Amino acid sequence: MTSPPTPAIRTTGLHKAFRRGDGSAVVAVDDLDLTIDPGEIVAFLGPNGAGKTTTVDMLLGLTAPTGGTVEVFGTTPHRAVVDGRVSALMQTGGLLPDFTVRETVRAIAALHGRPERVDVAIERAGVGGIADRLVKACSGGEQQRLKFALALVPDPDLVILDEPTTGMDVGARHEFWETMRADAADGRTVVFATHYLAEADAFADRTVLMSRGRVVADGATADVRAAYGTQTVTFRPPAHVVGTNGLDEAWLDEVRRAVAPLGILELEVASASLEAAFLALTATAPTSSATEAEEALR
Ligand SMILES: Nc1ncnc2c1ncn2[C@@H]1O[C@H](COP(=O)(O)OP(=O)(O)OP(=O)(O)O)[C@@H](O)[C@H]1O
Repeated sequence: MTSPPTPAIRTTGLHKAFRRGDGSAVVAVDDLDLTIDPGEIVAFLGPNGAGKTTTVDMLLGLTAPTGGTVEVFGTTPHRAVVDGRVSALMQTGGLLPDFTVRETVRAIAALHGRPERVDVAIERAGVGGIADRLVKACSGGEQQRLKFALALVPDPDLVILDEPTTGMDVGARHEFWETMRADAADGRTVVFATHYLAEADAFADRTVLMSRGRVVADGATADVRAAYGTQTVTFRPPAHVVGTNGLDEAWLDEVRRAVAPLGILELEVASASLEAAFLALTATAPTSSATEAEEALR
């Protein structure tokens, strides 16, 4: 019998409390139990302050938990980063403006001792066409793709992206995800934090919906959407019942009473939106008490 693969990520009872500037305490991540298997593409979705960035920081060893455990490929986050098994594209972290794109990738590859990865990282991240451009001349979307190239330099098994498309326009966002999709097709595990429901819907197999530090839904993205949203049926009525003041009321009454179709054209049954799930779940999530936060920080 073969043993199950080591999870890419495993957290148990993961907890993080902070003390704010005014001395009060806040629980940013509350009792997070999460297992992510190799090859999964997982979105951390949630409103501002949900705890997404804090979770990502703990997965990368940038922040120490105040409780619980976190393992990346069966070891500590720090070890996994040092071994080049995990890398990240973070919200913060500057690029050197006077380097070209290629020089930037070369410099990071040299730090990793992986000069042979320069060309493949440039190609994978789709920055080959701008390789000789100065970083300061790159658009926000291009700079994000460059950061993605840097994340690919160690050929990690897991890539963590914290709100990677913030500040990109729709076109750049689309292009970025196309690049990501092509890369993930080879089996890399991808975990990303986002505010954009559409990104989770389009790209993630699994969505972990967070609110106020807790997981409020975790499942196949389509299931999260279907379980918590409502279904909507839309139709286009026949032209003779549409007047300048809208639909003919008598006809609408007839529609309400009728079960059988009444000449309705282009009946469309739309899937429940992830947005409906998001709003339903984040509106009712429990709040962590200030006392709990104080206790964690003692
Ligand atoms: N260094 C810190 N000191 C104090 N409080 C913090 C710190 N970092 C995060 N917090 C608080 O922890 C909570 C979770 O923040 P976090 O940044 O993890 O959320 P997020 O889901 O990533 O939000 P956003 O989408 O706005 O980036 C928030 O209430 C935030 O104010």
